[in-house]
Amino acid sequence: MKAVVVYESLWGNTAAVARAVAEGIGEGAVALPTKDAGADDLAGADLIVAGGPVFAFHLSSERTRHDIAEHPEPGAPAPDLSGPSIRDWLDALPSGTAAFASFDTEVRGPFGKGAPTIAKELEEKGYRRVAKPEGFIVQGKYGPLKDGELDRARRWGASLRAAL
Ligand SMILES: Cc1cc2nc3c(=O)[nH]c(=O)nc-3n(C[C@H](O)[C@H](O)[C@H](O)COP(=O)(O)O)c2cc1C
Repeated sequence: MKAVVVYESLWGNTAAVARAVAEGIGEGAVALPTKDAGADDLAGADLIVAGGPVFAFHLSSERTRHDIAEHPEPGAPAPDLSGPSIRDWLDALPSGTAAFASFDTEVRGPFGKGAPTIAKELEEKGYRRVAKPEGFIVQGKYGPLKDGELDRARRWGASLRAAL
């Protein structure tokens, strides 16, 4: 079984969740940032899991990424903007029929503002949903993840394998 967990992550929280989800899925699963998840990397995948952070109540956008880069809060950690947003990655993704699941990271409810958008995009491209969109919680604007979230991400990953 081949599974690819693709993520956008400016400060590492979504990356950590993605790695934990891949661990939970187990053998055959890798976590890749958007810039490393090209068509060749996805070829033959049975399961695609896609995740990104919520900014301003939505998936990140060119505008929020631009604002974060150009108008950082005093003391804000430097963001990693080296790869495309998950939104741009989804736009470039060819149609397919693999199973998928989606997640986001965010500080507060209503949860899952980003993950449902990812799910909608993937469904429109023909992919098959195997789980409800999931949200993982960070404490504070830049993290860290709330205690227990990485364990929950591993369990969620294991449940995705079981759902295939
Ligand atoms: C400019 C900005 C806007 C944010 N807006 C929201 C928001 O609307 N809702 C929310 O729950 N979290 C919000 N957050 C928290 C982010 O979701 C959190 O930083 C994200 O999970 C970090 O993921 P990353 O480390 O993978 O980039 C915001 C953070 C920043 C810096």
